[in-house]
Amino acid sequence: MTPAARAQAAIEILDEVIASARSDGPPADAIVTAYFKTRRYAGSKDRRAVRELVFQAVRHSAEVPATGRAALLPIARELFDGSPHGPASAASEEPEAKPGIVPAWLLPELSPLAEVTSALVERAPLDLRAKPPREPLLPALPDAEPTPHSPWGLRLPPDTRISDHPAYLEGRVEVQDEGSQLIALACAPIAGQRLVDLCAGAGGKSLALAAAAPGAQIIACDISLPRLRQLGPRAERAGATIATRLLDPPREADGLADLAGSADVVLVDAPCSGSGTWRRNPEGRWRLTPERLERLLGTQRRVLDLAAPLVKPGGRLVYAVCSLLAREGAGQSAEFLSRHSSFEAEDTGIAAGRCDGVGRLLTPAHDGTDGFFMARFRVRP
Ligand SMILES: C[S@@+](CC[C@H](N)C(=O)[O-])C[C@H]1O[C@@H](n2cnc3c(N)ncnc32)[C@H](O)[C@@H]1O
Repeated sequence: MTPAARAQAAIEILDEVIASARSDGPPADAIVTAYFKTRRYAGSKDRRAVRELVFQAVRHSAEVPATGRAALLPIARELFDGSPHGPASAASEEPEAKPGIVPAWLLPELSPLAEVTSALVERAPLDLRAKPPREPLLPALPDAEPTPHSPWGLRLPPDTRISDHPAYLEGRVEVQDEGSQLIALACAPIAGQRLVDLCAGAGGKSLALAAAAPGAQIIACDISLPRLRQLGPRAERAGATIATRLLDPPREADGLADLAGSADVVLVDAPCSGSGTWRRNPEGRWRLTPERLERLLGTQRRVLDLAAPLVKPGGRLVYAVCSLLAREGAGQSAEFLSRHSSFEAEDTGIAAGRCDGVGRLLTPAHDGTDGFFMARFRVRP
């Protein structure tokens, strides 16, 4: 494919990505893959180049662009030269997507600590969580550096392929952002404890808890069977034992009744806007709406209220969201404390990040991690 033909392909894909963001359809990655399934003439270099153009255009624009053409123009105007198989020439006054980092409606929602810089949407490195100790792995991963905050972390350049590396296949490393590792560390797990990972998803944090405290009893819960199902093979690869529990909304409390007052730690890694992970998913900015944010705030409230009765006297509840929005982090935590007077906030035990209300906020610009809010609550003695 010529450079102009690649630009035309990127425009067609971006048109689909825009429509999909508006209708809550498949993500950009899936659209790129599907596009090339029916275009066998495109070689691997073409596919990589087109994908790069698509994601560069998505990163460029905070708001949903009007068209794929408008999205691509500001980053590849030179390819709009009218050559065969390429986009039609662009007039100098043709409207193009405006550069932006945060959608305008979300700016007032950001925590005061969330810096609006390009760090929010730049390509993120590949962070790994190593089975401790991490140092013996360094010779096998020559591009890796130890991460500064997590004792388990190794950092590789963006887009490093790890899934066929022996260290990955042998279960010695898992892909996990350093911020996520710090959330598991904030749980301070100890062998012999009962740990409930209430929103376990595919079990990224459950696996970190199991690695940190091999003798702990870990119960990974979620309402999504497809996500929870991924945990089995991952746990096997890591040599970890983790019980899973599928909850059935709106009767999650029934499925948790036998755990009441028994958990040393309950981790609530709640569904959220994902505004802390825009570096990995820049298209997330096009998909969040005020209505969706309100729904997420309601779900966070609900899972926190499900978690509170599970904690035993003297036990802890750790609340986390991969978000930079004040209402999802510090605001949600303050509301939790006002509803549950038996809990008090305590230090998270994590040095990274900065104090934000009763918790801590990690940001890409300040900490080099995805954006995370975390808070730790203890049942009053
Ligand atoms: C941020 S994700 C969890 C990510 C996961 N902890 C990890 O480290 O990979 C939030 C999860 O909460 C789950 N969830 C949503 N509502 C829930 C509920 N009422 N009870 C339990 N889990 C819920 C979602 O299915 C989703 O998997």
